[in-house]
Amino acid sequence: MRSLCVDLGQRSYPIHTGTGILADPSLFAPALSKGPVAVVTDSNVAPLYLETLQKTLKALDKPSLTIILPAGEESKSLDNIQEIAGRLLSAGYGRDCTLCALGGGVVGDITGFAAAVYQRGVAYIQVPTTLLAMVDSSVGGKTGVNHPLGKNMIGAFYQPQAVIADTDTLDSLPEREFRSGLAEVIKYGLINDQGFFSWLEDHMDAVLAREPDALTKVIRHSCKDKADIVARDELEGGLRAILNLGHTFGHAIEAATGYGQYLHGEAVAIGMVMAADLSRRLDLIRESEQDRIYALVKATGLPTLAPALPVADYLGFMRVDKKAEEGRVRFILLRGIGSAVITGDVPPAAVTQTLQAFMEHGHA
Ligand SMILES: NC(=O)c1ccc[n+]([C@@H]2O[C@H](COP(=O)([O-])OP(=O)(O)OC[C@H]3O[C@@H](n4cnc5c(N)ncnc54)[C@H](O)[C@@H]3O)[C@@H](O)[C@H]2O)c1
Ligand SMILES: O=C(O)C(=O)C[C@@H](O)[C@H](O)[C@H](O)COP(=O)(O)O
Ligand SMILES: [Zn+2]
Repeated sequence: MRSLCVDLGQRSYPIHTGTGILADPSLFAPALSKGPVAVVTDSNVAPLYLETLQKTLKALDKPSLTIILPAGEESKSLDNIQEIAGRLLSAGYGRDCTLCALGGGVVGDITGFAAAVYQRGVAYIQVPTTLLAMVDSSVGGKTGVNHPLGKNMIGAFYQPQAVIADTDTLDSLPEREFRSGLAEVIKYGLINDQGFFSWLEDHMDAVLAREPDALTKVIRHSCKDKADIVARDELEGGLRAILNLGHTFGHAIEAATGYGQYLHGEAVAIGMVMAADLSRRLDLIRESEQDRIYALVKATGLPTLAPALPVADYLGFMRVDKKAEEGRVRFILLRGIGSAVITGDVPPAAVTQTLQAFMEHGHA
């Protein structure tokens, strides 16, 4: 087991990663408030890992209420916040309760937001069970739900008490979900970690084979990269926005296709190769760098073609992106592998050219 800290002053918390740690009460104990616990999970994860977590909580004298949401992105809705609050109220849960998010990013995001707003804020713990949740969504306190008009449009920055990532849970993760998580891993290499990007180029076969050492390196390295950025800019005043590489296009793809057709990581993968294309069109990166980015995303088995939709649909969703300022969409672009830049100065014609290219043939 290894622990690292997300350094946020009074809101600091540990990220524990290791095998078998879901059954370790000593990791949960310091993160629990005085009152009862509610575990929020989904219909796929509950039959696999709920019993283990319940036993761990019972060992701490914390028998728990369980809230099981239908699996999938569609569950990240305001209706389910109402549902969770209703269940907590019916059970008489007060401000001293702790919510436990057992599952992927969907469960983590919605549970975190429920914790942020239930009785104006209760404690919560992230127990990620997907690669994507272990390397990204469980860390950093971005919580929220989707709206038909835009992804993650209702939410809050609200940090957990701890992240407890038992890597054994990845044994049951379907291949497509595993690869989806790797999109966010590649993102860290691209935005500020050239060495990690090169390591991924050299070790992608071992990662895809889920070799324990490679997997452990991927998870711990990604968590460290994310924790460092979050510690420097918790509320996304500036720097943190680089974690959004590929998301301006990616979120538009998810929303325009009704959430669920593309996994989040798949949409981000397409968005990242599009951001690389846009960066090359603006002479920020060389063609050889764009080729390397495309090759790594391809080697990971992630999609690289955007769904064929009217350009106006894409632009409509991109306009509501949360990074927009004074009505201008801001993009995260690359100045090289390992270096990201946030810019609101992108000529609309270049954006349209990238959109058209990736709907028609992808990377040239
Ligand atoms: N808050 C953030 O900073 C942040 C960062 C990245 C992504 N996200 C959000 O995270 C969500 C995507 O998360 P995700 O990719 O984990 O999706 P997910 O939560 O939908 O989980 C993927 C699928 O895998 C199943 N599953 C989970 N763990 C499993 C396991 N161990 N074994 C078998 N099946 C398992 C789930 O039931 C689901 O069907 C998106 O909504 C995205 O917007 C948030
Ligand atoms: O933690 C962050 O900051 C991120 O941007 C991480 C992203 O991978 C994640 O998808 C996040 O939910 C996107 O946030 P949003 O503010 O663009 O909705
Ligand atoms: Zn993301």
